[in-house]
Amino acid sequence: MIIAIGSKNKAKIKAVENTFRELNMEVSVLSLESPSGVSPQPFSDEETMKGAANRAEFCLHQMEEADIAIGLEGGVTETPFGLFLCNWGALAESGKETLFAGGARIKLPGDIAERLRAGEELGPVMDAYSKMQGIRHKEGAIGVFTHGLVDRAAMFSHITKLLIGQYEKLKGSSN
Ligand SMILES: O=P(O)(O)OP(=O)(O)OP(=O)(O)OC[C@H]1O[C@@H](n2cnc3c(O)ncnc32)[C@H](O)[C@@H]1O
Ligand SMILES: [Mg+2]
Repeated sequence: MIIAIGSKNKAKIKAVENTFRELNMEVSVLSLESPSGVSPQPFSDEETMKGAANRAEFCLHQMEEADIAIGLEGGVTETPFGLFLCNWGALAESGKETLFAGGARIKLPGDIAERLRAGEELGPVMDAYSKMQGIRHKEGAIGVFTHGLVDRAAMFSHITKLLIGQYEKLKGSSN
């Protein structure tokens, strides 16, 4: 099976590769930078979901050899309890309805939330906060704020499992 992923982000690619390895599924993983079609910093679940679906669908259309395509998108969402990280995944297959899965969410500290509300992007804000470069390709904000217990790859890996599980379930019931 050939799986395409709509991003060149290392944490996302690693998450998908690790998941298939863990599930003992023999697949080839290809990656293609795919536009999310939403703002660089999505600010709601809806916008983040749309970004994930757009990436998956774009990637599927571009990569003819792919059986399925996965789009993973990071965003933030306002709640009555503050601004939370939110992450979504979408799985596209030709002729089928796109599948969705959401990831773990945690509250961002107030000073980080304020900078995002003022229009900054989480990636650079996190680099400045952690005094590291390219944190979005590594542990990500979720890794920083969970003391490394759940990093960005682990979080996207869980989303990937939720997607593949739904895909396998539907495949099984159509046989
Ligand atoms: O190359 P792509 O796939 O676009 O990967 P990305 O890291 O930019 O990830 P997203 O577009 O999905 O994320 C949207 C924005 O949120 C930022 N972001 C999301 N989650 C993050 C995290 O865990 N740590 C740091 N930045 C994050 C990211 O830098 C973007 O500005
Ligand atoms: Mg991006």
